[in-house]
Amino acid sequence: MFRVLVSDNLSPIGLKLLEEHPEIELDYQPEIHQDVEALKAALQNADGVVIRSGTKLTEDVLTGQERLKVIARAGVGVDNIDLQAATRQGIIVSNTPDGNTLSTAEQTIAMMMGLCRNTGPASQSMREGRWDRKLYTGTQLAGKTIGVVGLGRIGLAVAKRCNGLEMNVLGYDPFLSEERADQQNIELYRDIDELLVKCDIVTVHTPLTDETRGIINAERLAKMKKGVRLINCARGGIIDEQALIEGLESGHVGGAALDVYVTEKPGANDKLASFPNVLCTPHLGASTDEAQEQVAVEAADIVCNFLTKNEVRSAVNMVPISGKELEGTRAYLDLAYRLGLLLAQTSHGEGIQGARLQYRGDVCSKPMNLITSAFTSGLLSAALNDSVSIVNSDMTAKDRGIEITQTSTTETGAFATMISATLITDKREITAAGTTFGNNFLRLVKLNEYQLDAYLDGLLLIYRHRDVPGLIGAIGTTFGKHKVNISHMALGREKNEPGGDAIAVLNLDNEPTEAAIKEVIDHPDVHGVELVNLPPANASLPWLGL
Ligand SMILES: NC(=O)c1ccc[n+]([C@@H]2O[C@H](COP(=O)([O-])OP(=O)(O)OC[C@H]3O[C@@H](n4cnc5c(N)ncnc54)[C@H](O)[C@@H]3O)[C@@H](O)[C@H]2O)c1
Ligand SMILES: O=C(O)CC[C@@H](O)C(=O)O
Repeated sequence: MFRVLVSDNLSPIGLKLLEEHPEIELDYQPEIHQDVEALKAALQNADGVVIRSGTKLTEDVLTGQERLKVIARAGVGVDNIDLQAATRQGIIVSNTPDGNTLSTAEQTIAMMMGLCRNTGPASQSMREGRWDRKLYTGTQLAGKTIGVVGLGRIGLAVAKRCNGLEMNVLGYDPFLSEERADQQNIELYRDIDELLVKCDIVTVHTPLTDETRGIINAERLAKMKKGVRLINCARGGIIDEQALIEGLESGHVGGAALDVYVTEKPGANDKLASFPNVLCTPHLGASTDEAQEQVAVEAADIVCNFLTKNEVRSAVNMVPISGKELEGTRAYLDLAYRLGLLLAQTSHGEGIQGARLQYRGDVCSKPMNLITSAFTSGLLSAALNDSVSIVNSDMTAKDRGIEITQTSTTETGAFATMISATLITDKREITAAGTTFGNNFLRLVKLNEYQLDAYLDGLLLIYRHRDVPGLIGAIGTTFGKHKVNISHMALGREKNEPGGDAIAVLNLDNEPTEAAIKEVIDHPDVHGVELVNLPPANASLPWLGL
């Protein structure tokens, strides 16, 4: 059974999916995020966690979470998760990017309309028994110019609705093409300052990043039209809150509609909320039944499918891979992982500087970056065991100054498909290449200069020897004497002629004793003896962290 913690409120439909899954045990504690120590303790017993924006998965919370394998964010923003810390721990982080797009776009439009027609204060005035029509005269939207900063899912949905309201829609997003903007009837600007000076209303829809934090700051506010109205239904801090307060106080800013804040807790935003021309909601963009149901179902599915089927969906810290794609890539991931393990074990603690991978033939149609991560995971797991996985192997290698590069060619050589990996240590380079036969059979076809055809599973004894008569028999006799069964043997010669240097790879059914190995080492025609331990054939992938 896999245990899944849900540490925020989640729609019942998502909880039901988790509850009814035969392989999942649900731990629903929607308030636990308020107590960091309790959250850390609950995570110690969880294989997966589903969160919304209330749970803060900081480095402190994530460090040392050995059991946790997947975080599903029921929503878009992952700024409440320390992604580096999660990746370092080998934890997959996925979000549900589409589920709340329309609800948040609608909230933006509702906020804009409410702000321009003073809906909040007018309603309050009637609650207080007043009838003041003059005080609450508003502004018509048709014909006004709105600037949309960030034209992703929500920004584009807002722009579309603003076009429907007969507004002039300007947009700024360095990652959107002119063509796409034209199709959406958005006048695209490549310079945010040029856009801002033209707007009656500005709405932001970017993630909060180092670049977007304070993108609307005091300097930019000062250049905007007097009376400009600002909307933030994205993330607190994209509009500098202090600058906004000063703009409201001076009267330069005509009003603001805010759903998100730098600090989201009771009382933290009293100052902003106190302005009569500021409309505030407590992070309600995604709070509709429809959006919450959709993100809850998606998040529950993500966790269940990852834990029970190894399917990676909507991952923000790993190449996503569906169950179907995974099936087609499984053999390559496995092969690359085993090559990494083999090279690590044959490098005998020499300083590893990096590795070069070359993909040839059919493998080039697969997600090669992921296959490289699998190789790196094998390479490092020889030293780091369970702490490294396909999720964190690239970052772990980088942290250690190990450079892994990859090249590819669709041209086939002797094999329809081949992965060749060269390990660079501070003393030498070691190359191992492998191929797949069918979907399941993995073969080592090259070790340094030797061509061979060896099985890549279980216990391997590798040695070099002089290619002389009687040697194979002698080694066989030695192992027979020590009760070690040889299940398969592959030989490779440097030059395809007798008398030269050769290599042997023996698959052993049981671990040889030190005495047996010593006898092999002591044979006068044998040198370079290594014992390599690989997973059994057709093992499932959890050892890859998938
Ligand atoms: N209020 C809520 O409840 C709520 C709900 C959902 C999403 N959100 C937030 O809304 C925001 C947008 O979500 P989305 O789903 O549209 O995300 P998205 O990833 O689809 O879109 C973000 C867009 O911002 C653009 N961008 C990034 N950096 C930029 C920069 N420096 N300048 C201009 N544009 C930049 C990107 O190119 C992208 O097009 C996110 O911050 C998300 O967390 C809030
Ligand atoms: O959890 C929520 O309701 C907020 C979600 C929203 O901020 C998001 O980024 O998806």
